[in-house]
Amino acid sequence: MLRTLVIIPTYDERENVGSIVGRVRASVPDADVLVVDDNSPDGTGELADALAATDASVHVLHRTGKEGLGAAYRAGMQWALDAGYDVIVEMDADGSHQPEQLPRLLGAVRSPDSPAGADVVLGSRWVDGGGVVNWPARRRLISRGGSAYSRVALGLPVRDVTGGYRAFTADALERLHYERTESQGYCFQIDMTRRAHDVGLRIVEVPITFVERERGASKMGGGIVVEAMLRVTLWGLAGLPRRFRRHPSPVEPEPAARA
Ligand SMILES: Nc1nc2c(ncn2[C@@H]2O[C@H](COP(=O)(O)OP(=O)(O)O[C@H]3O[C@H](CO)[C@@H](O)[C@H](O)[C@@H]3O)[C@@H](O)[C@H]2O)c(=O)[nH]1
Repeated sequence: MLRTLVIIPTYDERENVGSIVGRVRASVPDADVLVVDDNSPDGTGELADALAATDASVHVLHRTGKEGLGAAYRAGMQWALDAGYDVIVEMDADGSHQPEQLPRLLGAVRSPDSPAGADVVLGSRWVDGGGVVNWPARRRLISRGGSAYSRVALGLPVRDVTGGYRAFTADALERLHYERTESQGYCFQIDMTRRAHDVGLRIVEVPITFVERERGASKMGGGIVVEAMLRVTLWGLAGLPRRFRRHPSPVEPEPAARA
């Protein structure tokens, strides 16, 4: 059986952490959970420790300070690979990613029983059957616009490039070099998607319903969106020569014919 770890980064999620960990454990009882807390001032880390003390499948990684979502995931992924997990899941703490949809996500992952499965499964809001609940127009615009821009600029055949509800095989994480990502929040997700595509991993989108948080506050600010725009533009420009090589013009003669 595959060993699965659900990584949940937290910063000031005191009101949410107990509920999300309980829902994950109920939805996928065989999976372990790793809470990666950045020394939240509201005591989320101590609450997570209390959960871990009563459930051996729950683990906590304490970091010294807030360094952003990307840094928290990089630390969590390293921990997961060191501990020998086969499948690693990314999930928000605030309930916007519904743990009850986890079995569907995990069902699409490559395994010995399902060798044709995916290396990377993206929970997708923007494919048929997916969606968002309680999102203001501004958030829809940022999300849809960010995905559309990234798709075109980076040549990605993916509808939801920026989502944060995902499953990777351990092999996929190693092959895409998650540790070389530098970016944070939203942009970290784009970076992971483009790396997975660039190294030829099999990516599948599974529809999810994203439910906006009811408790606590989002940490996404304008800076995260600007970072994403700038980095995607630079990656897009740097990747242009490779994209043209990958899709040679049909009128250009093959090297053999030219000789
Ligand atoms: N450890 C740690 N956790 C963090 C930090 N910043 C955010 N988190 C945690 O990361 C999760 C997502 O943070 P939010 O601030 O709620 O994210 P969001 O704006 O709703 O963004 C979500 O949707 C985006 C796409 O629309 C995604 O790109 C993003 O990854 C995330 O899933 C939450 O569990 C939050 O506590 C940090 O600096 N450190």
